[in-house]
Amino acid sequence: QRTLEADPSKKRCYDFLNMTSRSFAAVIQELDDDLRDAICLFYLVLRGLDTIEDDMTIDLDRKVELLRSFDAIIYQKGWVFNGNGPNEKDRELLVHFDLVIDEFLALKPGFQQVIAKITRLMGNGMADYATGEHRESTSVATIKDFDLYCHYVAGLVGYGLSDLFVASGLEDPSIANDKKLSNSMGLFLQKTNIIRDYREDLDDGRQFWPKEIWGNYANDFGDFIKTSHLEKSRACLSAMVLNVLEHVPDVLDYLSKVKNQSVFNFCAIPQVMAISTLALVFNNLDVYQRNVKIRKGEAVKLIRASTDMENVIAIFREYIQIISEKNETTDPNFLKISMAIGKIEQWI
Ligand SMILES: COc1cccc([C@H]2O[C@H](CC(=O)N[C@@H](CC(=O)O)C(=O)O)C(=O)N(CC(C)(C)C)c3ccc(Cl)cc32)c1OC
Repeated sequence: QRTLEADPSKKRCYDFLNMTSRSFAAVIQELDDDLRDAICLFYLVLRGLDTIEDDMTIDLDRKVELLRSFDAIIYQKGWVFNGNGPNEKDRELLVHFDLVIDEFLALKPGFQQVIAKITRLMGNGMADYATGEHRESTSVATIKDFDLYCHYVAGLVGYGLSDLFVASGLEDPSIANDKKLSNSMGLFLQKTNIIRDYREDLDDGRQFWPKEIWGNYANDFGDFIKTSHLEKSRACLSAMVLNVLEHVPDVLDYLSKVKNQSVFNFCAIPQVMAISTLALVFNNLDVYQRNVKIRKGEAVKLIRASTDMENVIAIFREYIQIISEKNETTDPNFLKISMAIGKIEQWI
């Protein structure tokens, strides 16, 4: 295990990790030895791929070529990319991507193969979406499209992490057996963020809410910001939260299988943040006006408490109770939400 001082390019990789996501980067750096570097590099490769997908200044053909070949690019020593990505930090990562590649190539082959496989699947999935393949419009139409898009950008990360946990020997192979559980770990996080980011995405001209859901409450996706639409906006938000709640039993099943303490913390913290965010956005029309986020104090409390399954179940029970109390009988989805809560309560 080369120390960071002895290996400047590895140290640079951790600098990039801390630059791109402070709070989560700290959790990655708590992981046990072998796994820490592999997940740091996996995170940076995914960040590189995401930066290319988000860069609206790359013409579509070039973008598709980059996305579909990224699994080969990560083996090309010296490769860098001078894009005009959405923000400075992500652009910086691609300008120095040769350092990420050098460290990727220093990983055990078993880790490299997992990262390359997920990169290939995700890059092709993103390219399919960018070119509008297998769907008529550029936005997300059906609930099936919504689940497929979230599978490509988030579910596959769950697949890859489960395989890395097994390759490190820190977790039992069974954690990677049930791909539906690994997929739900990603979909729960991604779908919660998509609800939270409604206004930010709308202002950026992006929409990820499936029309099969929001189309029942408005003719145009932007209608929900109008005060003339309050009841429809509230009902649509409930329908979206209902869709996300369906993943909670799988998330709890997955977490209950994790044995290594550092892996458990790494997996549990984002999920408890997400259930807290879901309770905050439910029946909260501020979502249509601004990005609502849980308070720093609450996040710190959640991070400290997410160290074992008993505590995580208690946290989920607390937020499911809040959602239940906020559930209104006048809401067209009142009964379906009550049933989804009932199913979760059987678990916790
Ligand atoms: C078994 O699966 C997981 C286990 C643990 C963590 C994550 C998941 O958690 C972060 C947590 C994170 O990155 N949180 C941000 C806050 C935020 O995005 O709101 C942060 O703390 O900065 C996250 O959000 N995503 C991004 C995707 C959801 C697209 C996968 C993510 C990106 C790369 C990696 Cl290697 C991991 C994750 C898992 O992925 C499913």
